[in-house]
Amino acid sequence: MSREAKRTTVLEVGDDGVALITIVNPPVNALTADIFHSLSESYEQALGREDVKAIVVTGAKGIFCGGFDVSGFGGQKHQEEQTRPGYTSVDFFTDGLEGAKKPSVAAIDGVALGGGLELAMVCHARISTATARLGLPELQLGVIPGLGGTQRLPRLVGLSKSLEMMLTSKAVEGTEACILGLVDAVVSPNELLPTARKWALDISQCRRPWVASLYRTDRLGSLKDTRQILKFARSQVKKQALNVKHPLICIDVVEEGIISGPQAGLWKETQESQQLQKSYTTKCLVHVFFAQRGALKVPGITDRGLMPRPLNKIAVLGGGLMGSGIATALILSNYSVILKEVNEKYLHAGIGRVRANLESHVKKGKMTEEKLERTMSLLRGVLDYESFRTVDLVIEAVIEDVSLKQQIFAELEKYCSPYCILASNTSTIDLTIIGERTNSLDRIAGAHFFSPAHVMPLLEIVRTRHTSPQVVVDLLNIGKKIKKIPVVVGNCTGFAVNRMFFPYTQAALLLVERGTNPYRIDDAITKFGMPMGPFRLADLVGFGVAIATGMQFLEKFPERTYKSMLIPILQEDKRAGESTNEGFYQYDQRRKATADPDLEKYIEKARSISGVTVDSKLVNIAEDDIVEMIFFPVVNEACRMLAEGIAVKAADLDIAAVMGMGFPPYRGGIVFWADSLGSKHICSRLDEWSKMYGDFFKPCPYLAERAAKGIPLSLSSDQANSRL
Ligand SMILES: C[C@H](O)CC(=O)SCCNC(=O)CCNC(=O)[C@H](O)C(C)(C)COP(=O)(O)OP(=O)(O)OC[C@H]1O[C@@H](n2cnc3c(N)ncnc32)[C@H](O)[C@@H]1OP(=O)(O)O
Repeated sequence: MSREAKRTTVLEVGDDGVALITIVNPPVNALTADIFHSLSESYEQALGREDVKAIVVTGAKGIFCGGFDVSGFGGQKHQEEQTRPGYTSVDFFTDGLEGAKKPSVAAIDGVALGGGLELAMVCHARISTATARLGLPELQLGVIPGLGGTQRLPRLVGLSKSLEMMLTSKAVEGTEACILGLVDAVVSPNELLPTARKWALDISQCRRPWVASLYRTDRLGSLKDTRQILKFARSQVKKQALNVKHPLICIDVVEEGIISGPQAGLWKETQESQQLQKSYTTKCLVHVFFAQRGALKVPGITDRGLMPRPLNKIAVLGGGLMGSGIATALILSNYSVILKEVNEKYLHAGIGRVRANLESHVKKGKMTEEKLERTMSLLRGVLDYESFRTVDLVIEAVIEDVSLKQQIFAELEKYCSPYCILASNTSTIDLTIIGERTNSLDRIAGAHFFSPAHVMPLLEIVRTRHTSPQVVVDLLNIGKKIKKIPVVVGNCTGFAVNRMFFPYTQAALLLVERGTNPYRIDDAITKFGMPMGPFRLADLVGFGVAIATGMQFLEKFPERTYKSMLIPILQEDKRAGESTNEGFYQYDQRRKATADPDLEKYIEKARSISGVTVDSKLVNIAEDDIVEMIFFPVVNEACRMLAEGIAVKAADLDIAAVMGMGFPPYRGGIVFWADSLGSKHICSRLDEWSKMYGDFFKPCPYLAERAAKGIPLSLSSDQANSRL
């Protein structure tokens, strides 16, 4: 049966006089026009039947509701027929359901998100399981809650908490929701429906209060407190949410409801949310939402019907910064982990790092001391390979030394079972070279984490042409289980993320040598939406890493590497970035970065080594042009990766850019953004710069061909060919 055919609600009336309405729209029971239509019919029937005293609303298969079907947002695909503005929120939800003559209770398991929670808040009580997740994550999709969420949530949990939940898009679990007052009782999944039914009958017979959330005022503070909370929220949003307007609109709508009353708030919410659903920001964020899920679907791999094998025991080789972070991520998801080091001292330090990572969770209140100890008990330190005989997956995370890695993989082959996956966390080295001294190339893959590995969301899964599809399926599964966003990429120097980062840094160095102020570059790039500019980032990562990876790229892609000596010169003078308190910036004891007037002399030295002169156009370059000169070479590199098949879909590079580079999600990712500007524009600018500043900017054939034919960069080759 197709997904469309299953979109409905089911009404069952029990002998107890309770009508159970179940939303059925797998996989997450999202709300569509069909579902609203069917929900409305089910309600009408239940309200009209004399044998029905009360109503319970729930979702099929243990999931209450994942909210609005967002596939129509931002014009992603044909939007379903629109009803009159305010019909669903005011006429149906508020007047029809909340104002009905029979009470409703929501029985929540799985998730109640977005419109799902809004439906639950219209009910007169909510019962949930302890692990159900409830939230209004609309802002992460560029919209605001549009079915009364901005009005009811503050009235149920208070203004501060409601703003926190909406502005961070974070859900709360049933237990916390109960403490907050968002749900009325937490029960086991087996008790969920019986309790909800009883509760609904109790309300109908006045044994429990009949509460319409929209009109509650007891959780709203004084007007003075309200103004202060709203002022603080606005100031935070202005600092954090650059280039987007929906978080401030959300606060305005909440304020309208508190100042002018909930009906006025509902109307403002309706108007604003309908506008935002059509916005370009929403289109970008919805693209990222689906691209993230699409990254789990790899043609030729995940469509073969392979099932992931259970990987119970995992070994991590190397307890340094990366290895300890990876081990932390694994034990946090309940995997048994063996951490191997070469001697007691390093092992002790590695285990200490894992403990410190968990301790920071305790400090932030995300974990109890007791949970910390339980989690640590999943980690065992070893100094040899004896215990590797029973592991299902090894992740090597030692220093970037090819011959050391080759030796390790040869040893692993001797000790591990023939089914054990042998993965490397290398960030740049070719995996076939790492596995050269083994006969196990089919089970060798990259599992490239980003530092700090237990925090950063992206996991690059690197497959070589030898890696078996089963290994990729297993790694995708483990990535999902440890709550990472996995992207499968091909084997090449730097894989996807570092390959994009490289031209990014190089373009910045080229501009500086020709006269652009580095701090203006960082400023322009930060205003564009990156978490920091290329120079601040180089300081953070440290120049040792920048030089080592630079060498790899120079070796592999000499024709398009801009050879600046600026970073090595700084390093020579013991300015290696934040760790030495000096790099492109100066750092105080609190790690605050300030511009350094001394930097100019190093730039001049680098300029004279490169033999370039200051170009007045680049001294006075506009901010928009800085952004283009930094990011168009990145787009060019992304095009090369698509041409080479390193990424099978443009959307995978969008995810790699957003999750690995910090590219602003509200611009949709690197290729999505590039297509919004047009391949012709990008190609002609690169062409112009390559004539002035060299081959570093030269458009690659993939880009040049698509620009010449006016084809979007994101179109797959098959689609592009059929358009030719
Ligand atoms: C007016 C209202 O205020 C506006 C709204 O309600 S906006 C929507 C608010 N809701 C959300 O943001 C929730 C979005 N969904 C999620 O966070 C997660 O999907 C979830 C927590 C519900 C489930 O997570 P998980 O179990 O990992 O499954 P996940 O792979 O994400 O989703 C399963 C499938 O459902 C789809 N899906 C999930 N939520 C969807 C939604 N709201 N609309 C459309 N499709 C959705 C996914 O794309 C995926 O499709 P696929 O199988 O074809 O790839």
